[in-house]
Amino acid sequence: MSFRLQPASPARPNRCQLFGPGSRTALFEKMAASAADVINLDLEDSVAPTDKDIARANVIQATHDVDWGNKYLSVRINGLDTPYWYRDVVDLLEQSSERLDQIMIPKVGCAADIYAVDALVTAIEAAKGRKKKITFEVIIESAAGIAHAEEIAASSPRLQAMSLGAADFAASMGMQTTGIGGTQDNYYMLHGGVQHWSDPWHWAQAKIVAAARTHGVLPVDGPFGDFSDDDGFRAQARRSAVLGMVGKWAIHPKQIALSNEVFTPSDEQVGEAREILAAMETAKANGEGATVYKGRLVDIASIKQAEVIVSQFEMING
Ligand SMILES: CC(=O)SCCNC(=O)CCNC(=O)[C@H](O)C(C)(C)COP(=O)(O)OP(=O)(O)OC[C@H]1O[C@@H](n2cnc3c(N)ncnc32)[C@H](O)[C@@H]1OP(=O)(O)O
Ligand SMILES: O=CC(=O)O
Ligand SMILES: [Mg+2]
Repeated sequence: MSFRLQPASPARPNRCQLFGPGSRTALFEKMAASAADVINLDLEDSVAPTDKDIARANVIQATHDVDWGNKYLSVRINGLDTPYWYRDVVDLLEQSSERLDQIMIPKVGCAADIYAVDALVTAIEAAKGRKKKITFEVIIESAAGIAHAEEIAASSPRLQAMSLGAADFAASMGMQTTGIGGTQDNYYMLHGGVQHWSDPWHWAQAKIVAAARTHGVLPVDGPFGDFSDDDGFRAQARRSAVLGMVGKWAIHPKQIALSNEVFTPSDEQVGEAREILAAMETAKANGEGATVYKGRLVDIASIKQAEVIVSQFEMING
């Protein structure tokens, strides 16, 4: 371990981020009543250009009117390559209630993008005397974004989460697919004449996890477009959880329970983690750094692995 210790990520549940267009106000109460940990009201790609102003006004109103309970409330602003983003930030910061927790910045390409939004947010917070400091989350969904993931993760103390946006990412990378996440038919190897499908999102996810964890930011898996495919969602989410991601987006309410299920450690996982901790306590008492648990090696690193699972479980269950 470097003498610079890895910072802890924010200790709040982020198993499922439920999205809904800011132009569909009829969804807001349903979103608030859902089991998602995070709500993402969208001003960006699910809102038509003609609806940008009304969506922004709807979302601001909803920070005042809707009871969001204990959900983390985030609004996705428009990208810095559009004429909408500055108005999104100014109006949100000047007019939203203190219930607003976070701004999501899409299509981030470099740390300077975050610097620009941070400067604007900081000035408005001071001018308006806002009590709660707004946090940021970003979407890595371009070639530049993935290339600069680490500097982006380090860009601002406001930054709490970093998601992979599979749709825009695929487009920016020139990937030959219209799928949003999931297995891609043509991404396979042949062995003995048999096709073995691989995961084209894996390397980007791993890069995001490393960048995010280095700087104490929550790594999150983004959308899975085919909301009729529960098993496909589960498979993608399980891989993300094993890689170190803490949650996944839901672009339809069907996906909320799936995401919560995958990103909540199971009783079996927690039970095993606690047994490993107990086995290591016994080992320590015997002056040993390593011991055998169910026929396999466990040592001091196993304590940290087990603690990840137990602390995830305890955070979720209070
Ligand atoms: C690539 C990206 O950028 S992804 C992020 C941006 N995209 C989004 O925000 C899209 C979010 N999702 C949606 O807009 C919608 O779910 C759609 C368009 C995919 C489907 O909408 P619908 O056709 O209304 O879905 P469907 O008829 O299956 O809805 C079933 C129920 O869930 C509700 N519902 C649908 N979407 C949502 C949602 N996002 N949040 C809460 N409730 C929802 C519907 O109102 C309906 O409720 P009801 O049973 O009380 O009538
Ligand atoms: O914004 C999300 C994406 O997949 O693109
Ligand atoms: Mg996108």
